[in-house]
Amino acid sequence: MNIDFIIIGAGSSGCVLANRLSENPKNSVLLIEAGGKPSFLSKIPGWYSLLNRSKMDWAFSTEPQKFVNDRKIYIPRGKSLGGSTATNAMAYVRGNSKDYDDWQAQGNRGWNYESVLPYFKKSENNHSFNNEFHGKDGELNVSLRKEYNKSTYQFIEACKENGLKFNEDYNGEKQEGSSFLQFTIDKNIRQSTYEAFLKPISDRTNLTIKTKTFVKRILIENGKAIGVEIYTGKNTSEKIFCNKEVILCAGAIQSPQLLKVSGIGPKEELKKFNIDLIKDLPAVGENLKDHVWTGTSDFSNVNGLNTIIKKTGFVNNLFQYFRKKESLLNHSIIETTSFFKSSEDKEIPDLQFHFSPLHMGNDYKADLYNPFSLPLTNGYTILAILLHPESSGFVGLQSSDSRVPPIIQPNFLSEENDVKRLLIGLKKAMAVLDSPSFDNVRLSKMNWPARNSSDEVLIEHLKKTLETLYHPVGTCRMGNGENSVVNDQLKVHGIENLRIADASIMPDIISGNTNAACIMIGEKAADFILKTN
Ligand SMILES: Cc1cc2nc3c(=O)[nH]c(=O)nc-3n(C[C@H](O)[C@H](O)[C@H](O)COP(=O)(O)OP(=O)(O)OC[C@H]3O[C@@H](n4cnc5c(N)ncnc54)[C@H](O)[C@@H]3O)c2cc1C
Repeated sequence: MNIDFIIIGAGSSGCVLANRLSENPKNSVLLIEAGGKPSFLSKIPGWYSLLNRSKMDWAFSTEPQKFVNDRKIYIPRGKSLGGSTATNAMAYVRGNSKDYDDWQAQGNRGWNYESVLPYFKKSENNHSFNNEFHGKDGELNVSLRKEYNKSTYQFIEACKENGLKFNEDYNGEKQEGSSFLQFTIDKNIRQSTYEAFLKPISDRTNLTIKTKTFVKRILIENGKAIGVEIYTGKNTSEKIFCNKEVILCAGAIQSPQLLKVSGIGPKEELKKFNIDLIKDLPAVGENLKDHVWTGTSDFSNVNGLNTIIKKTGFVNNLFQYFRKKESLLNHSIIETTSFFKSSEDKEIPDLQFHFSPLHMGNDYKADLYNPFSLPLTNGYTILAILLHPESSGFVGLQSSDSRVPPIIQPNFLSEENDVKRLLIGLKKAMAVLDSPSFDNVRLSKMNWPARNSSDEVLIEHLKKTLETLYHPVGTCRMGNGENSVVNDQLKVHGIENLRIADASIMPDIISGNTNAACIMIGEKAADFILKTN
């Protein structure tokens, strides 16, 4: 095979890159993905919860979290063409314009909001908004729902009662306020990056897609990436070479792992695993940031997602889905979002809500990742999400074999300020649930936790319920200093022909869900590569 570019990982960024680089028939592109084709069921938006711990999920876990009652927190990551976009909750959120202005202010030229906006627009086909902030000609379909659960409208009203004004478009001029979510869903079908960017072009003769292929390491000779080694069996492997560049898109957990097993990373750690050092880059795997959430719920007198879990409800909704009729399976499990500040002195929102017509009961026994363990009574939940955690952690090696999951240590809530701000978010969520607007859909208060609880009790609730919002970023940080891994053209410091394009390059976590930003990163990376090759 004569290959110009090798892309490792077919997730948010990898699929975009495969599409853009193979647009020119003169470029020969190889896309390598450890997972297979996404299951047909992943196309059904409401199948979301059943994809966790399936064969489309790496199903990682953190180390025991010292500040979260020593719990190991589950870290789902997509494993198929489409990567995490084939298993995610489909919310289309770009973050705050200041996030990107801050990236540029840290020395990353060409990454301020004005510079990244055209790349967000390039990939987008927004069915609901047509203005200077949105694209119409891109491959990625984005839309609002036509109708919502009754309790969702009450949530929007209750937020208004608590100072969170309605904002039609949080991806537009301003982010703050409460909004109906925009989704990567089109005609009731999930728009993974496989569906949007890869499937339509998979017959290009200059694009080879290798699925179920695990990259063992990146091959580097005389400071230049020359190809990759892939596993062909338990103890066998094969080398594949390329003429131009290797682009690492394995996500914030596995990109740093692959760099390290390839000899690029902190000298001492590599020595411990007898990995030959190619480049001492202490920042590889550091700066792990993630959004975390806690929740609070009430019982409801309107049908919601808990009802669908009943066998008859599920079968009925599945039947309706295939008849292209209204079905709870047509939609994501979350419906709305709010962005707000924990205190007035904050420049931009540092807290977010998601609202869902689903509840987990009040005994801490339900397993969120097993829908069949959820109660069969109706209710709704507000998730309070911390957008800018001060806590930060790392991804480390357990082995020099890239098939062994890495150590994931996010140090959740290790910074006191994170607990304080999440507590503010939880209290605000409780105030919203208590608002008169909910009176006509609230069956009874769930007291999960009791509304008049002390801070001590609320913090204990927060620790018992804490989960990630599945947005790990930052482990191959973009920048210029010792604390960075790639430069602002996404080239790995000190290594030629090797770039990284995925969530790992974010210098800091953005103020919102991360898929749209990863797609934008894929678009920008493709532009850099096409301009220089
Ligand atoms: C359950 C869940 C819900 C989420 N909900 C939302 C949401 O609603 N909205 C939103 O904006 N974001 C959401 N996210 C986050 C968002 O999907 C991710 O931030 C984004 O998809 C990450 O893109 P990426 O390109 O960095 O990595 P990924 O999309 O994870 O892609 C990495 C790919 O690399 C492959 N790979 C890894 N190692 C190797 C190897 N050694 N060899 C070959 N291939 C390899 C993986 O299999 C994977 O396909 C969610 C994520 C999850 C997991």
